[in-house]
Amino acid sequence: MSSSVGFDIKVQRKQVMEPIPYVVNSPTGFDTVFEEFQFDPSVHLQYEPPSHVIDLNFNKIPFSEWRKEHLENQNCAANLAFTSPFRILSDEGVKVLREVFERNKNNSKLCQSDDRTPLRVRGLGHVSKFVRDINRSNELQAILSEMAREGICAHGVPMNYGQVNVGHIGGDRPVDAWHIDSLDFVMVMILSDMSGADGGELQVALKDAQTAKRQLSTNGELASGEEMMTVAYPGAGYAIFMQGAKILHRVTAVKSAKEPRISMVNSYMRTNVFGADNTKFSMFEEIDPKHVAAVEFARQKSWRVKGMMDYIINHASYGEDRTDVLNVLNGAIEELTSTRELLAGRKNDAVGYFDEKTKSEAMRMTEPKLV
Ligand SMILES: O=C(O)CCC(=O)C(=O)O
Ligand SMILES: [Fe+2]
Repeated sequence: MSSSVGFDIKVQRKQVMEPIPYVVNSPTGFDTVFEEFQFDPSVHLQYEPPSHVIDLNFNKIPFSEWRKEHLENQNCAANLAFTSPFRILSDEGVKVLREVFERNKNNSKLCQSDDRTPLRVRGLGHVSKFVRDINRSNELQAILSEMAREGICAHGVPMNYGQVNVGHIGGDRPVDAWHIDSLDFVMVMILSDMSGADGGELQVALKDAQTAKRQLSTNGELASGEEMMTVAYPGAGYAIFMQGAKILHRVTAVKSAKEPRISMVNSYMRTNVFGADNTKFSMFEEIDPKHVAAVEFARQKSWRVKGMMDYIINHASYGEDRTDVLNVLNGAIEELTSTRELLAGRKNDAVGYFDEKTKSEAMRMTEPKLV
């Protein structure tokens, strides 16, 4: 059973929301820095559609067919697992995002290192307006919604905007261990030159996450081909888009490369508040400043519940049958109650990751060490 908060999925309710606004003030210590450049989709994006997608049944489908099916039937299953790599950033877009990373990589407030990931940079969306704008870009959201076959928008937790993962050369630890994400959708963009590199590859399990985890626990690895596939990025500026909460994935160690592997991960959620929200709190609370994580998670959930209340205000019809209204109220209460229990520290929703040293699932990331 999925642990996502949601309602009886038999009823296809829809309340599509405008993306949640960015916070009025960035959190203390994450002040926005001056940048002489500004995000411009016509300059910094260069979209070339993916050749195919893999759906949640692990069928490979040409993107043109995937798109056509949705155009012809808006209610077709929105069951994206992941896309093949597609070009998304222009050379200029890559250059500016690299520049943003270079300027902020020594900000110790942003750098995190733990047993799962040797080095990641979080909070760039607060300090960089450029990163914020590309995450919140309408053009990009429209492109990704077409891939998802449902409306998606920038995630409600701005700490997730533009997370950078750094894979140093020569390490024997994965850049990121086998895991599922703690939120629904991610677009992973490559910002470094990986041509001729050995390692630093994104690997994706071709089984549902539970089965893949069991296989990992039993065998310590997944067999290439049948159980797992490697996604090869043609170069910097390419990305893949995936439903990371549903698909087990990892990034292998960079054995050799021209430069360290640098990827940027943008996170997204559904615009329909009756769609599933797999955002978890406990991991973000563990890795991000506690006061920031709590407020951002509460905002995300409040935005969803606000949409549910809007649904009642706008769509409830007079009549004997109160079931629809009661179901919506119950769903909203469930989501708020769960949020309260998580924030009060009475509940933990960490999904963990697979520790390759111990060959078992690890629930805690260990306290982040500043690097
Ligand atoms: O850096 C990548 O290629 C993907 C990393 C990832 O899976 C994550 O940050 O959740
Ligand atoms: Fe991930």
